[in-house]
Amino acid sequence: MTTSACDSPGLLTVDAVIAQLLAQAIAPTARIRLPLSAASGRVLAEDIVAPHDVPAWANSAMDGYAVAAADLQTPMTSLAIDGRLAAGDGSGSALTPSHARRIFTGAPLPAGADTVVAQEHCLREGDRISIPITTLAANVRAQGEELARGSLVLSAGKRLSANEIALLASLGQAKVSVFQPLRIGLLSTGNELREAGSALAAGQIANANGPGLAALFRGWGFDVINSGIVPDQPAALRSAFRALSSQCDVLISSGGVSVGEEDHLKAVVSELGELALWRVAIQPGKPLAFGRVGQRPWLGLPGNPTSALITAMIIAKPYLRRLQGQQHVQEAAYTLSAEFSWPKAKPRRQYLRASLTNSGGVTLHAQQGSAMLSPACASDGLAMIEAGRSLVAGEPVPFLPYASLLS
Ligand SMILES: Nc1nc2c(c(=O)[nH]1)N[C@H]1C(S)=C(S)[C@@H](COP(=O)(O)OP(=O)(O)OC[C@H]3O[C@@H](n4cnc5c(N)ncnc54)[C@H](O)[C@@H]3O)O[C@H]1N2
Ligand code: MOO
Repeated sequence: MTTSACDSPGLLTVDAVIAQLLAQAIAPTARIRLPLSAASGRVLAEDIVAPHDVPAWANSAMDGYAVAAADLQTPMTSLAIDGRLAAGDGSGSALTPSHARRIFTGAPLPAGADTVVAQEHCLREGDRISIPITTLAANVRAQGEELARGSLVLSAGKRLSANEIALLASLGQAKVSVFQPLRIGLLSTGNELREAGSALAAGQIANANGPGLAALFRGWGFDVINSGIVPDQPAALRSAFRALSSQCDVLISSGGVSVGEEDHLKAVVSELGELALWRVAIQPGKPLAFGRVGQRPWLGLPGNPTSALITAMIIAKPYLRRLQGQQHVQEAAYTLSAEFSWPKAKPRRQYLRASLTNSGGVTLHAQQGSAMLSPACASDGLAMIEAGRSLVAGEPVPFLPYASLLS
């Protein structure tokens, strides 16, 4: 990548804005205890310590024969079988010296055995079994090999997915303490907006940001109180903001934050609380604003639908995660090879709709307009190009997949 002069006077960088938001995010305190069946997507509010070794006792990883490896000094040693152990059985008596015990996957290893030989490598003849030379401890899951009793398994602040739910269940934990879900109060501002399904008069359009942002926030595990559409009128905005701020933890609006006379939000927020920052060196999404209404934090996303969604994914998400008590807040980008060039450096950091190629690279969607929603649906994620940078094909480019941005 080559760097050229980057001037974006008055604009804060994306990283500075995220850092500023994270610095003043207040971690949650309200917790609830939920059964595992209701805990997916919630954020853990307690550290989880292994209540016992995992596995709790040595057991077989294969269907076969439990033996003492020292008995297998010559190829195809013949041993008498002294019994049978299936999963769910207790470990039973100790293995008779110089014998083998029939054993199944998950069954406890009997005392005296240290190795399991898979049945397909053995030759059964009545009550005897011929067993090849084998490696000591093969096919045995040793007690505590995964986790030692008392070790830290999951830390508070981890968002629970199927992986963590399965692990908690395996440790015998039926309920878990999680943070109360963050309540986001959502407003779509604009005189031109009507809800999808309504008849549209000349100049009116359907509200895309309300349903889109609500789906995004719910997908991240938050509760959404959707107040719908508010016209671009100071009195209507004031009363909608006041009403919603008493019901939610954070207010998020779309539209009305740019520079036109119809963009009243910044003035209304300044009057009801404080406008703390405005305008970010990001494309799309420059007019993003942040402040508070009373004591409630407020994020003002731009009205252009793709600007609203992308600023929510890039700037709002780490902040909301932190408000929810999540430990890991920043999205990791993959560095891939650009299969496009970006000859002209831009003054704002670019988040471009892009797709993965079969050769492991990234191409750009032909349409990048911030009012366009279809390019996002026909791409795999966002390629990021720094402000002031140009790029030639073959150079590395950071790529953020929708698979992680949306979850
Ligand atoms: N003179 C300037 N004009 C604009 C600038 C600028 O710097 N100087 N910035 C542009 C950029 S960048 C963006 S992004 C937009 C954002 O403006 P606002 O946040 O004030 O948004 P609106 O003006 O209310 O709407 C912009 C656009 O998006 C449509 N919209 C709004 N809400 C919705 C919704 N809920 N669903 C679907 N579409 C929505 C709206 O109809 C407008 O077309 O400002 C540029 N202008
Ligand atoms: O930032 Mo605007 O989002 O460039 O359209």
